[in-house]
Amino acid sequence: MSSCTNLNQQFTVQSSKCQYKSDAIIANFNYETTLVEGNVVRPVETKLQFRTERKVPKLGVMLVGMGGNNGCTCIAGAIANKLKLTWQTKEGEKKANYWGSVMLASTVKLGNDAMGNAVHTPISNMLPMIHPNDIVWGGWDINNMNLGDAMKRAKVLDYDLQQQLYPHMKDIVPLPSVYFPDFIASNQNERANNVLTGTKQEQMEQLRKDIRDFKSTNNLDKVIILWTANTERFASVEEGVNDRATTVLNSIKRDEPEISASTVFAVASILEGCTFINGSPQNTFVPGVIELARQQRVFLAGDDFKSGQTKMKSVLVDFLVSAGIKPVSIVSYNHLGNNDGKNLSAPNQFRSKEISKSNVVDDMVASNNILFEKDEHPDHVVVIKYVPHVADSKRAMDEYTSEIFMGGKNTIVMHNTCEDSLLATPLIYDLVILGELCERITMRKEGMEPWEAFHPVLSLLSYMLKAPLVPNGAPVVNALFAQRQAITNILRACLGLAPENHMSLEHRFESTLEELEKVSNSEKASKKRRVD
Ligand SMILES: NC(=O)c1ccc[n+]([C@@H]2O[C@H](COP(=O)([O-])OP(=O)(O)OC[C@H]3O[C@@H](n4cnc5c(N)ncnc54)[C@H](O)[C@@H]3O)[C@@H](O)[C@H]2O)c1
Ligand SMILES: O=P([O-])([O-])O[C@@H]1[C@@H](O)[C@H](O)[C@@H](O)[C@H](O)[C@@H]1O
Repeated sequence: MSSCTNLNQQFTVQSSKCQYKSDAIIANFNYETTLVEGNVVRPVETKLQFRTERKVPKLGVMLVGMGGNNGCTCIAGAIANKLKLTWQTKEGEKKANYWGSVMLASTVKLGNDAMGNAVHTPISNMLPMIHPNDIVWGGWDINNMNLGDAMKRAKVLDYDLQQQLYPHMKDIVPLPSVYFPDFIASNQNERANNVLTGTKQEQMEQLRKDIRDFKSTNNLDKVIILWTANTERFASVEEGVNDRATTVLNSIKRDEPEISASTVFAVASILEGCTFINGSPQNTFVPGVIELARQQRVFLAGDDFKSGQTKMKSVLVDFLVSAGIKPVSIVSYNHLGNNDGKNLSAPNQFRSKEISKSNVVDDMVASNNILFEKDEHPDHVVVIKYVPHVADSKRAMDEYTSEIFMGGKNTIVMHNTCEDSLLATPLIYDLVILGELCERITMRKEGMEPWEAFHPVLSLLSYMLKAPLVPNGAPVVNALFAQRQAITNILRACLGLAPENHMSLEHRFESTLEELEKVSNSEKASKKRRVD
């Protein structure tokens, strides 16, 4: 009976397909796809090469909304892990960890040992990656509260841990930020005591200077900017305003009201050559911003952290539809009491969130025309209520009703206490870890064209996001394990390893199992000889 083992130490791939040079890992990879034309199906094989720079940079991450629940919890978590803090709770001692981060706390099946036992390794062990403990954190907030007090205000972390962290956080103060009241709920106005003034152009130039200063002061190799500030209303996309790179830049110059704070941050980030990640649902990436990023070859990723209720939805609907069960009604309700919930209590800001939470089932439904007619969808309702008492401990209640065999009905009801910031913060680490790694990966057809970076719209980060931004013409994939498999198989390809296909043929035939048994027996015999 085969079992599973873990490989935690560094490994090397011994293969002609994988070369470890001093500066980079070069891998040859046969990319095998299947082309379907009408009722003719043809396998297609493309010989590719991947190049991964081995040097892990000194990285700075600047959070927009640093003083918020996610922002301060993110920085608190990195400090607590770096200091290996432990703290007392009523359930006993706890110690800092990065659980909930797929890049830091999950494993990938590397292969089988000679006896057919699966061998797993931490995803972080696959390729050289940054570690949050080594990241230099900074950022902006429209509220000037220091991060020690912001941590207390957030009411996310245990008291004893807060006490230990406070001395390390109280001197971290957010930079003044861009604030356009029209884009977030008016109930946020009372927080806005740390705002830039001047024209949009002047404010954007200040942000660019902030980024340059942060990079030089901390002697950084690179900086990534991540928006974890309040959800904005959608900006209307208008010709001549934000439809092209030139129009966005001109609109900022002329103080165009329809240019949001998040778009100003994205443009500043792009012009400074920094990857920009949007953890909120608004359409920061208007067409002009995407065009500018493509011109500047800078990565964008978004939108909206996929942390709790929606993450579960992207698993459950995938299970139902792929099991041939037809979800016909999905009702997602949640209430929360943090400042995010307060901002989302305003209709325009809720609408941004409703959009990002509602589209998550589209790809799975469209994949199965046995269950769904063209353009047929389940009823899908999203409700969010602001209840201050529960604070950051969001309570999600979902009901999934499906049609099953012979006219039957199945109803799944779920209560999910999604501790908002404790589930979202690990995604911030994942987004910057994977985003930075992608900056060091290039690809080309074997031995041919120059090395090519990923498309500036970095869709590989979709696993962490509710409403994945994808390049024009690319399909949106929301199914969670398909998104995860894309990450792990691209990491494998960068080592010249075939995708994990779960076929396990070595365990499915008499002959292959006999082979494994022979190896296992000889292993046992040689072990016995060693012991004797
Ligand atoms: N589970 C989650 O927490 C989760 C999941 C998905 C998405 N999100 C999104 O992440 C974002 C942050 O969530 P949160 O719980 O930390 O919210 P929060 O309200 O606690 O924090 C947001 C912070 O942004 C600041 N801010 C607002 N406008 C700003 C601006 N223009 N510049 C700089 N700072 C600004 C606010 O002062 C506040 O400190 C929200 O948009 C939320 O919808 C959160
Ligand atoms: O991630 P998820 O739990 O599906 O969706 C959540 C919303 O329903 C909730 O109101 C708020 O906590 C977060 O912004 C998050 O976006």
